[in-house]
Amino acid sequence: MKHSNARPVIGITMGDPVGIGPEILVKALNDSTLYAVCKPLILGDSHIIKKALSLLNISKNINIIDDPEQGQYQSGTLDIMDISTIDTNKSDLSYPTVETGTAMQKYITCAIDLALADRISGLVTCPITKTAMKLAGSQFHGHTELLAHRTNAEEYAMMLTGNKLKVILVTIHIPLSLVSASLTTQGILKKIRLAHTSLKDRFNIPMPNIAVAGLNPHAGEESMFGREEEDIISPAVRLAKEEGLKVTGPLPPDTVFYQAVSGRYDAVICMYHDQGLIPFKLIHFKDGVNTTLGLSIIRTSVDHGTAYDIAWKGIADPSSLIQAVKTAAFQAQNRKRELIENEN
Ligand SMILES: NC(=O)C1=CN([C@@H]2O[C@H](COP(=O)(O)OP(=O)(O)OC[C@H]3O[C@@H](n4cnc5c(N)ncnc54)[C@H](O)[C@@H]3O)[C@@H](O)[C@H]2O)C=CC1
Ligand SMILES: NCC(=O)COP(=O)(O)O
Repeated sequence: MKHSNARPVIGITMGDPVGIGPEILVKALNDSTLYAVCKPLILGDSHIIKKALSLLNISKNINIIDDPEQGQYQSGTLDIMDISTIDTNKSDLSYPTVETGTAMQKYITCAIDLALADRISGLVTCPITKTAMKLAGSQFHGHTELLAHRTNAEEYAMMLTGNKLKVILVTIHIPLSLVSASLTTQGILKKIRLAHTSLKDRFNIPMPNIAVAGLNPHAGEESMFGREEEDIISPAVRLAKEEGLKVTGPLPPDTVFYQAVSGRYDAVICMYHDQGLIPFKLIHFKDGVNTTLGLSIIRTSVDHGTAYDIAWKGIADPSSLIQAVKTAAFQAQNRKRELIENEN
């Protein structure tokens, strides 16, 4: 690690300039407690950040830098790597364009490259839209797929975390109609292993107690309502148990989340996006954090999207971003400790 001070440098990508990213970023960095746990570095566009400051009537010093080493990292100053220069007089920021889509993608690739080069200790992403990614010509749906590709991750997973509930998704951004055909015993087993290792290493849970949700009503009920549990999910759970992991399932999806929230399980493996995200957001909409598992670098994110309906109105809630930055800082400190322990 090139930066010696105890606080880790956390790169925060500004997200879609047309969405609520710039606003929540400015609001989050107005919270001085973030500076106590990390050195926040904005990867974005100082023109847009200035516009957000003006919208919110917040005053900050702007320190534009080319290298993370040049940051001041003090509350009251925003350290920014200017990756795009969007002309805010010409762009009214009311809809995504090729320019804004390309810019938001560059913030992410730049942050990934800095993390891979060990110039920052982790990255936190503000929201982007999948449609703007497409507009900019990206082959990836969102951050997760782009991160996995650029870091050469063989196995990765999306995990949403809050203090009451943690969910890990087996399938992510695919149509519901393709979920069943996408499930495989080996695929589910890999997510269980990834969940186990990440909960242990990144969240300090020595022996995570993992629940696996079924796919069908009543987890198939003796195959009356579908065979995926019997044919695909149960064998994965059995193999994980044989490896010594603490895992239970497939459990009826309508009760497993209640049980997890009540403290019976540390995390729930979910078969598809909304199976996990509906219960998760009911509880953690405000303070939930999205973490990508299986990467060689640390990445967390807000749990919400670009919220175009409220963008540039000054009313977006920065709580999820604040929590995402704290989580990345916590994980970076854990990782640093591990590296030191391994060296000794
Ligand atoms: N981390 C990321 O980059 C994520 C990106 N997305 C993307 O965002 C785009 C929009 O997705 P939607 O499904 O509309 O979800 P959304 O989260 O953007 O909005 C859903 C509703 O929640 C409200 N909302 C969201 N965040 C808020 C905040 N911080 N404060 C106050 N209200 C908030 C919005 O105003 C809207 O009414 C999609 O392209 C989606 O793929 C969605 C989730 C995460
Ligand atoms: N619902 C979460 C989500 O869509 C986040 O996607 P990503 O951009 O973090 O891959």
